[in-house]
Formats: sequence, structure tokens, C-alpha cells
Amino acid sequence: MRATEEVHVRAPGKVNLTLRAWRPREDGYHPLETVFQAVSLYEDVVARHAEDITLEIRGRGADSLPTDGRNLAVRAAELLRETAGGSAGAHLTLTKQVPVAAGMAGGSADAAATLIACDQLWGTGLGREELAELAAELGADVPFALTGMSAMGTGRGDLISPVMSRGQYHWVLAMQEEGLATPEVFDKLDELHRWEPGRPEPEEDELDTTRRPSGAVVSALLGADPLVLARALYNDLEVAAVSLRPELGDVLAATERAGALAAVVSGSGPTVAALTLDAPHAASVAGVMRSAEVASEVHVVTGPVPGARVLEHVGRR
Ligand SMILES: C[C@](O)(CO)[C@H](O)COP(=O)(O)OP(=O)(O)OC[C@H]1O[C@@H](n2ccc(N)nc2=O)[C@H](O)[C@@H]1O
Ligand SMILES: Nc1ncnc2c1ncn2[C@@H]1O[C@H](COP(=O)(O)OP(=O)(O)OP(=O)(O)O)[C@@H](O)[C@H]1O
Repeated sequence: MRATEEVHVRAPGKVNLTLRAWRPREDGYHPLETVFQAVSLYEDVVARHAEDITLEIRGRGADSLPTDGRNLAVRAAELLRETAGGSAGAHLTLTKQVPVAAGMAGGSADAAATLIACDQLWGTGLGREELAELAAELGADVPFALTGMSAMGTGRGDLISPVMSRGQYHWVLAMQEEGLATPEVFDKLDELHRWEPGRPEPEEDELDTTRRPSGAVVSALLGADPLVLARALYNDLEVAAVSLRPELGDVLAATERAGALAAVVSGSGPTVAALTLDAPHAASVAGVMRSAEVASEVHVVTGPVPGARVLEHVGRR
């Protein structure tokens, strides 16, 4: 019998290619229709056996995050242990590339990676579906971090259906030093009343993707043509994010001057994702964006990439 000593799991950050939001439900969540794409900026979690659940964080934003039960990675491990009914512990080493509160679901990726890592370490034997249910309890973006690639999210954004996608897309990400809190961005959207009077909660048949901006993205992804995808990018939260952080208007304008095909605020922001034609074009846009000095960091990434997956499994006999 070979027992698992250590499990290394990697989960991606995301950009939202489209996002439509409607008036909040009674639980405060806004019904969403969004198309996610997982991109090549990763969170790594290594889980090892330990008495308790403990966390150590390295990398981008490590100093700004709690390592106790407020951290989504710790909450994921605790929820899994509770569900599986065991008493095992784990020491988690989290290495972050995704900036905190960037609209790229870094915390959600940490939770998804931890679910997979502890599931393997403890041999809980929960299926992918049960893990997806736990993921949805942890946060609206966590189920997508398990699935990765390109997918449509409805409900709170947590009901995931994979979307067929061809080709690789080259993105330039313009990041900001200071993050934006997701609830504040949704509150600002409420204040701006974007859906009134013409935007009630969607009816079932309204979610017909062929009649929504998401439908345009879904066909663009099949066509593997970034020029077509560029025309379909859209985010209802952009107006709220720009209202809270007017400098984002300058970032969006800079992506246009830099020659990007199109750009959009990712999720609740403040990261701006600019779409380019190919790797050389991305390098050129990134260079111009860096010299424009409107972002704290500029990164070139590609998507789609897979969701949370085991990279290494170290066992002993
Ligand atoms: C903006 C997105 O990133 C788009 O992908 C997500 O909707 C946010 O997902 P998330 O950060 O995992 O969200 P959660 O941790 O579940 O929720 C944080 C807070 O965001 C707001 N929230 C989130 C999702 C949603 N559909 N409606 C909301 O109003 C709520 O105030 C909620 O209390
Ligand atoms: N492991 C974690 N990594 C990042 N943030 C965490 C983590 N655990 C808890 N948090 C809290 O969650 C907040 C949002 O984190 P995150 O980095 O996922 O934001 P985000 O990328 O804007 O999320 P989303 O795109 O899902 O709205 C942070 O401000 C932080 O206080």
C-alpha cells in the first residue's frame, strides 16, 4: 500500500470575457451570466500531513493575507474535513501569482487547489461533483477554478457549463497595486441602478445565450479568431469599477493606444485584460503599457488553461 505524503496542486486565475448582472436576489447575490476563461497565472498549493490545518503563504500579496480560518484555503480544508468526517490535518504551502482582490479569483483558485490537494492527501474519495458542491459553498468563483478552460457561469456565477473553445488567446493584464473589494463593486452597481427600469431579473428563456453578449463570445471561441472575440468582450461591472477607481479609464484608454484589439475590466476589477492577436503582438502591447505607467504590473498570459489539477503526488511505501 502506498500512502500519500505530499500533494502539489495548481489552479489558474481567470478573466471574465463577458459578464451581465441583474438586480440582487433576496440573499444579496446578483444573478449573473458570465463567460470565464482560465489564464496562465497560477496558484500552487502543496499539502502535507500535519496535526492541524495550518497555512504558510509565499509570493504575490502574501503579507497582506490572514493565515487563519479567514483564509479561503484554510476554509476549504476545514469544509472538506467536516464533510468527509475525518480528523486529519494538513500543512498547506500556498504560492501566489494572482494578485489579491484583483478580479481574477485568486482566493477562489486557492480554495479549489486546496480542495483537490486535501482530497488526495486524506484519500477522502469524494467525487468531482461533491467537490464542486463544496466549492460553491466557499464562493461563487470557486467552482470555475475547479473546471478551468472556458465556461459559462450562471446563478451566482457558480453554475458552470463548459464552453467549447479553439485556439489560444494572448492577453496583456494591467494590474493595480491596490485591489477592489468585490462586494463594494456590486454595491456600486446597485447604486448606479444599471438594470432599472429595463433590466429585471432574467427569466429562464432570457438566458438563451444566442441573444446575449455571451452568445457572441461562445461563437467567437469556436472560431479561434481573436478579432471576433475582441468585439464580444463586455462587463456590466466595468462601469461600477471605473466609478470607484476612475484611473481605470486611463488604463482602458492606454490599452487602445498600445494597439490592443480590445480591453475589458476583469470581473470586479481592478485588473484590465487586453486581448491581442498573438504572442509577438502581446509582447509589443505589454511594452507600450509598461511605458505608459498606468499599471503597477503588466503581464502577458494565455488562455484557456486547465482548472485545478495535481502536478505531483509524493508517496511512501
Ligand atoms: C465578480 C466575479 O468575480 C465574477 O466572476 C464573481 O461574481 C465574484 O465571485 P466571488 O469573489 O467568489 O464571490 P463570493 O465570495 O461568493 O461573494 C462575495 C460578495 O460579492 C457579491 N456577489 C458575488 C457574486 C454574485 N453573483 N453576486 C454578488 O453580489 C456579494 O456581495 C458577495 O457577498
Ligand atoms: N487565499 C486567499 N487569497 C486571496 N484573498 C483571500 C484569500 N483568502 C481570503 N481572502 C480574502 O478575499 C478577498 C478577495 O480575494 P481574491 O483575491 O480572490 O479577490 P478577487 O480576485 O477580486 O476575487 P473574485 O474575482 O473572485 O471576486 C481578499 O481581499 C482577502 O481578504
